[in-house]
Amino acid sequence: MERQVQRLRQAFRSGRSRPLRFRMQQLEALKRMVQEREKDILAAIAADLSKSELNAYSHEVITILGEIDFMLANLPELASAKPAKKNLLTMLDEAYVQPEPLGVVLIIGAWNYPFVLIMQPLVGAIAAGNAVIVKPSELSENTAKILAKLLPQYLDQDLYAVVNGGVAETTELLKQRFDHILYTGNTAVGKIVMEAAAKHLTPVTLELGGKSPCYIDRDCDLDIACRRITWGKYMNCGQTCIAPDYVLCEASLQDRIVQKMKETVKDFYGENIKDSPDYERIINLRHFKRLQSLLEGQKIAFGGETDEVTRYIAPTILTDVDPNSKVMQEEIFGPILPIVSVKNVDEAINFINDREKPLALYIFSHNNKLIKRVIDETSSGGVTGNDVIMHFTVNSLPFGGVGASGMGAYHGKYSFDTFSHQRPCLLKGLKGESINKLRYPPNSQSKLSWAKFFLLKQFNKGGLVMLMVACLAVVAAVIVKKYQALPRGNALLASLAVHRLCWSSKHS
Ligand SMILES: NC(=O)C1=CN([C@@H]2O[C@H](COP(=O)(O)OP(=O)(O)OC[C@H]3O[C@@H](n4cnc5c(N)ncnc54)[C@H](O)[C@@H]3O)[C@@H](O)[C@H]2O)C=CC1
Ligand SMILES: CCCCCCCCCC(=O)O
Repeated sequence: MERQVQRLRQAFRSGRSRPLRFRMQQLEALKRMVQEREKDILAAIAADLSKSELNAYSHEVITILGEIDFMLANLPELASAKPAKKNLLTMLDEAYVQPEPLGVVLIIGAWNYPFVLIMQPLVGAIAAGNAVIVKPSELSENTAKILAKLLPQYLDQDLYAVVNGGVAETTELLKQRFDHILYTGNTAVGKIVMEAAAKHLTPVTLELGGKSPCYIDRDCDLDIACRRITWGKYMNCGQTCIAPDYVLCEASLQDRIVQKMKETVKDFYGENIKDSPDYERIINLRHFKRLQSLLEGQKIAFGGETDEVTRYIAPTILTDVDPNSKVMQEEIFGPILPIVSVKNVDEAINFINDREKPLALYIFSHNNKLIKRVIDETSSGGVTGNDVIMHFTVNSLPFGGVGASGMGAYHGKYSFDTFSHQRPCLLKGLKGESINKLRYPPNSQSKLSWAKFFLLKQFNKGGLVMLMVACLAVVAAVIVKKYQALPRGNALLASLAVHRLCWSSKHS
């Protein structure tokens, strides 16, 4: 492992990954890989998650093609130096922010969207000019294998590598020094990753989970709300980090919500859900049993059927759920939707704020003011009003958690920024030493006043006119100096004194 990281570091140090043209070529190659090997990729995702290839395409492949296209179109602008505002002391200098790659980056993915969760950060890390090691989840082993096979065929092998394996391999990997780690997965492992990173002072982006609430207001089109929630909750069999975890609503809405979601489930998956190509299965027996245990003691208003052999759990709704019960204590990550009653929106807001900050928050209402109020009075990684999941698909929005649901963000420009250092650059000439005397020892009260003037004064339009007058005064002073042979530096200070006097008289 150590040698592999060293090999990548050496390749990074050679500077090969930095030129824009190289990064674009690698991104083009990644796009070719997705297009040319689409069948293999879809088959792997489908096998891992008992998913149809159509769904594998719309859940995972579209996102990646969109992300690559975004980067190809925007990379020149993203990677360019941005001029920075200057102060009086640096007026004649060059100041800009130059994004630079961090070095060797580690990306650790989770199993639930095994292709997207590796590829989307990879696009950002390549675009930013880094060397990258990706570590797909061992639980989605087919996708892990296909990534290990295909990525080296399309990408520069000295700069980009795939490491496969489970806890032992990841633990070993985490002992190495990286320049950034992006981890997607559960909170407990997030802490392990952060602890390992801290040993090297490596910054981390943690894409974690949590219980994402969904508030349904009384003033709402319940047909539409229930259709959208049903889609987002049962997609990928509920194994989506931003799936609505539970519903908060007034007690009087509960039965209507159950009825409407029941009808929608039938529309989406037919009479026999088990036969629907659009309904997935639970990833493994451990998660299947964990989910089964969440049903114990609950009032099942709809669904509840399970089949251990195929790891099938029906779309399920629980009503009158006690907020202290097990299903409300941990992220569900499966097709079980508890409904918890609240008296009104105030109680919903308190309910959300009494718990860890979620990854997503959903609010359904005709009343935009109410939606804005819930946003203003709560915190979450992201928000979608009157829909679920969809903020994930907008790559101009940063995607990430806050508090217990994670730190940092990616997607689109935010991926580029996550994997870049924003390097401040100030380029001065070697002239103008007379003004620099103000900051050289010995210090004095007068020098301090000058320093305050140069560094703290903000200029409005009028001030700028004054400044131009001051510049003219500088020119005049230089001419005077030439003819009167003043001691070096005094001409400039004299002219600035004129400027300062003008300024003071205008503002006193
Ligand atoms: N915020 C986001 O974008 C997303 C968050 N998630 C969250 O991820 C969770 C589900 O994923 P997991 O079951 O954790 O996926 P997982 O079991 O695939 O683990 C994630 C990664 O951590 C590694 N790992 C596991 N145990 C480890 C250990 N002890 N030391 C070092 N590495 C270890 C695995 O090898 C894997 O690559 C949910 O909480 C979900 O909400 C999932 C997808 C997206
Ligand atoms: C148009 C539907 C796209 C859905 C993609 C959802 C990915 C969610 C993130 C996750 O859990 O890893």
